[in-house]
Amino acid sequence: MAPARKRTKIEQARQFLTGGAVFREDSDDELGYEDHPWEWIYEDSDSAPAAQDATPRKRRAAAASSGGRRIVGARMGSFYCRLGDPVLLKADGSQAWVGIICDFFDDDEEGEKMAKFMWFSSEREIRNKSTKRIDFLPNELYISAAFDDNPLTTINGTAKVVSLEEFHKQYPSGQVKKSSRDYGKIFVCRRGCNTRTTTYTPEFKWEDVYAGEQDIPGLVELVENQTKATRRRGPRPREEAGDLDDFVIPDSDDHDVPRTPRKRRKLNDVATPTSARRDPNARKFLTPTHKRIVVKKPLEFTPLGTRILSPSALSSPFQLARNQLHVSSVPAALPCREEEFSTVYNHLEAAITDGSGSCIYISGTPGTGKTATVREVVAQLHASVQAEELDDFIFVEINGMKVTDPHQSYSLLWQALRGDRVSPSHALELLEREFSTPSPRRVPCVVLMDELDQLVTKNQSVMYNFFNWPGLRHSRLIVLAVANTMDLPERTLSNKISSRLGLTRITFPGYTHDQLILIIQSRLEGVPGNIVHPDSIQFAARKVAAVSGDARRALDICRRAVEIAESEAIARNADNEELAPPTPSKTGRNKGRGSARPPKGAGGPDEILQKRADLGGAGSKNGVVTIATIKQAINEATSSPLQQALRALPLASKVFLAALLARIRRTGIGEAALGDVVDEVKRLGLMSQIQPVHDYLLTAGDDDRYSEGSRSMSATAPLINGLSSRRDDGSRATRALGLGAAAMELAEAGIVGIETRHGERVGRVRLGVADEEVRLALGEDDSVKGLGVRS
Ligand SMILES: Nc1ncnc2c1ncn2[C@@H]1O[C@H](COP(=O)(O)OP(=O)(O)OP(=O)(O)O)[C@@H](O)[C@H]1O
Repeated sequence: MAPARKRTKIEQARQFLTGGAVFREDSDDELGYEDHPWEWIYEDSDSAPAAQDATPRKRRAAAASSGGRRIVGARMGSFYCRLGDPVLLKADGSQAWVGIICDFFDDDEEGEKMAKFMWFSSEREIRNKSTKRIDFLPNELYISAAFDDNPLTTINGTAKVVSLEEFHKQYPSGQVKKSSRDYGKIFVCRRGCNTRTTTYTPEFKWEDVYAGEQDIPGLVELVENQTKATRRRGPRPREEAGDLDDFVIPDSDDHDVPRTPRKRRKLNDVATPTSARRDPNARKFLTPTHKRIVVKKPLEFTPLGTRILSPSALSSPFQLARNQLHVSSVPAALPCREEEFSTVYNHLEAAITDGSGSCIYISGTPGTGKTATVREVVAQLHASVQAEELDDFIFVEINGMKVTDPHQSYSLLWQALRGDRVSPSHALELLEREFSTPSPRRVPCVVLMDELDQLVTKNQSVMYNFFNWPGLRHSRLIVLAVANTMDLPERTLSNKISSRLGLTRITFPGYTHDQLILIIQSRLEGVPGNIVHPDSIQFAARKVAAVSGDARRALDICRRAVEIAESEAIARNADNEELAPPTPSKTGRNKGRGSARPPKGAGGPDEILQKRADLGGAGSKNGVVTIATIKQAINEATSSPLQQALRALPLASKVFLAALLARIRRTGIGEAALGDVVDEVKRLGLMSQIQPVHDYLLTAGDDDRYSEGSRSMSATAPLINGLSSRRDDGSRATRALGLGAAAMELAEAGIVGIETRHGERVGRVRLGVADEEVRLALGEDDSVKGLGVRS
């Protein structure tokens, strides 16, 4: 046994609470400084202090002869602890958690000696500010009925738990001196707490409720009975889920019927704030998170002369239709995704309730509602938390398209868990420790990893970690990984690893034309005036379903068609205004305007009225958006000369554009270094699409074709410098140069601009056309797998 070292002043302990754990700046480790093995103390063995004097050989012999005797304690060197003892457990850094030892056992698989701990929680662990108690004391702990199994090696010393009265008796000033043995180790407990529902028991006297091991069951019962329990909803039968044709968010009196991808949207509330005033509950369930649905009005610039300022125009049927069809608006319902919704919902609800880790891999082609479904599930689960039907959980969304470096995902996750911003490498370290060390943190974390394809790094570490962590004992991490390809885990992590990870997989199929009709119709629900003819919806749905089954595309086409119809209606309206009798003007400045002749075919007053009714929508019988309008919208989108040119590009140029677009989206910066575009091509797995170019290096330098006039001083040299510096092997280098050649051709056509600044070695490239155009042209192009080009 190592002799206890005398403490220096600095080493003496300082205690306060942080992040749920007890902070102990205390190097005077009760367990000593030598790594003695842990040994069991059996029921009928000598008392611990006597056993302490036994030689290790004697102890081992006693253990060996113990047979099936009950383990009542454990010792390590001169330190020992027994069943029912409150102990400190190691947490991050110099922190410690406090728990009562409830059981000892051997983990034969891991070859570790283990104990089961009943956790105390500190005030810091209550995340929800509104449910924090305001009367908490600095060294107060709440006993919880939450347990964890942890190795004995996590034990860090003994803890003393007393009632407030006892604490005051021992420490009338309320202060524990640093020189005291109790410093940093004595805690007050006067309440139990269910940390997941954040409810507390009434106050009790610790010594009345707990005196030792025999009181553990009673203590558990006390906490469970006197706090609000975690509610476990039975899993919904699949058949029932399939039957849910009208998913409706629970009203206040039907909390038990949750699980709905459909919200009752008060359409009028969105359009006219006054209706909300009339019905105070009208907004209550607009979204499960009780937030208002804010349908943002897209930024529009119209010439001053035609700017419509009347409030009624802001809620015109066209405007409403455009808003609701917009892909960025939160849909009121998600028809045709009931089954997927229910699978994800049940899985998540079970994992949150059990406090277990879990990983769901969701794949499907673009626009099949993956993100929308997951978000809706999370919103509904949040609603259940609000309604106190489900335990709290943390939610964080990490989008592969939005992080400049995949490793930033670590920082984002750590920030969600603890609120601290740290560097990716530090975050990784902290996360590893967090997920593999015990903590009474009972709040599970749900992570949506969207656009996972974009998070693939060279050694796949980011993806591997996010798939692996949910399986770690202490993580309580629930990962929802969303990607376009089904086999991403196998392709990037090998079959062996991905099958070990035991991912739950859900595939979202492309929508059929019937489904697209339902989706568009549901988006148009509540829009007055039948401004979109049913035939035109059918036509758009058929056109899209024939190619991709992409709801985003179908919605975009319909929205554009509404825009076309709207501008036609506005033009008609302007004509009608011309026809209207002149408003008498006091100044007489309008004199003579009324003499304008009706344009040819404008018709009489009745017709004018009818046109106005069409525009207002309310009395319109005929759809304004017709099949012809849809055709026009599709044509516009696909047959402009630019679209045709983009679609006819050679493969290498398409690959270059797809990579450039992905890079721009990821960085949020409108230009990229050429070398980075090459890296992006590799990341997207498109390098094999490029033909190697062997003689480019030799010829490019002398070739006039490659200087880009006013936009580039000398594009060729930096291009070669930028690309050849990334040469990994011969074939890659020549492929990269093939990309360089493609870039130059794109620059010649004005599709990209390549620029070098004075003294800079690496060329920079930016799009010379709208990124929407590139997305439209290449979004469904198989040769670039639609990668990185979706809108
Ligand atoms: N069933 C549905 N009902 C209503 N709207 C839907 C439905 N499915 C998809 N949408 C809408 O289509 C658009 C695209 O959906 P979403 O972003 O969820 O697709 P995704 O599968 O995640 O696509 P990507 O892989 O490109 O990210 C969104 O505006 C979404 O609201």
